[in-house]
Amino acid sequence: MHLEYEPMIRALDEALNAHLAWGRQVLRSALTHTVPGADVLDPAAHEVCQLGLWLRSHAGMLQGINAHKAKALEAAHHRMHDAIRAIMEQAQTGQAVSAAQVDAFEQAQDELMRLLTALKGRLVTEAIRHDPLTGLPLRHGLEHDFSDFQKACRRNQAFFYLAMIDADHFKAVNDRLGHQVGDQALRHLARTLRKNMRGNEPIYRFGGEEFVVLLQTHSAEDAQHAAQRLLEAVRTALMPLSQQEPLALSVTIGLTQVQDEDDLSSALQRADQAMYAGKQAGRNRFMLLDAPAQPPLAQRAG
Ligand SMILES: Nc1nc2c(ncn2[C@@H]2O[C@H](COP(=O)(O)OP(=O)(O)OP(=O)(O)O)[C@@H](O)[C@H]2O)c(=O)[nH]1
Repeated sequence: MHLEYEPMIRALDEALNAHLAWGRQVLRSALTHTVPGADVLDPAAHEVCQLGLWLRSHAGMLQGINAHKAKALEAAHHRMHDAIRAIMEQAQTGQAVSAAQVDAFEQAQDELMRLLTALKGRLVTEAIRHDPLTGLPLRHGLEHDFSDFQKACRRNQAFFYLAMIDADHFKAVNDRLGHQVGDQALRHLARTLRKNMRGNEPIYRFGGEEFVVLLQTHSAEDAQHAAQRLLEAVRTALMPLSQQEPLALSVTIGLTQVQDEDDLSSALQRADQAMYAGKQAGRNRFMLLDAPAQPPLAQRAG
């Protein structure tokens, strides 16, 4: 899922500010005994206010982050609107607002702010961990996930492969078509790779035109088939260009089986070596490099 964190966080800030401004407007009409806007008294106010719209349009993402907290956030927001409406309706009749009514409002407001602050912190953390160009997690995520993936493969008695994927002749793409088209090509490449991997196989933007994927397979052949599939997917997914022939990209993949005694750095080093050998051998192919105890370099043409 490609999430545009920056605009999302900006929209959340705007919604929050609108919410606070709305609170001030309500307080003002209560103190000055003026009629608040129709939106305050609307029983569906929590659905039509800016924050309500933000929550609705990001419901899927919020569920994905933490379904329990997403529900609590929606409930606190709803409660806050109900509490405000109760206060305003009471004030309109000229009767004193009860302390319990004010408490209900304050509690809902506090809960809402607490949940929103935590959510914003979470989104900012996610934003830092993701590449704004492709939406993929950055290498920081790889450091974080590697040992979990290693443990999961051990538990499932599966093979763990790490693949380093590097775009071929990418400098020429930038030089010929400009950096902006180069950016589009990287996005296109990331999408193509993502689309051709299983949901539980993470992919990271490792560096400029380099990606890393983690594969959990049943056999060495499966890993090689996966690498072959990625090569073909990239080769055949032409990127349309306005007024020019579509752009054909290719990648070189360095593949290595991650052993129990490997850490991220040793696995990366081998995958990088295999990738470099693939570049030397003509690019647009994958190379497999086993750990030292095994045969040194088995070569497969792409
Ligand atoms: N447009 C764009 N280009 C990038 C980005 N990151 C890295 N690059 C470019 O990727 C190119 C990488 O060039 P090289 O390392 O020489 O490799 P290459 O031209 O792909 O050649 P080989 O890897 O040997 O096939 C450089 O021109 C970088 O400027 C990016 O975010 N956007």
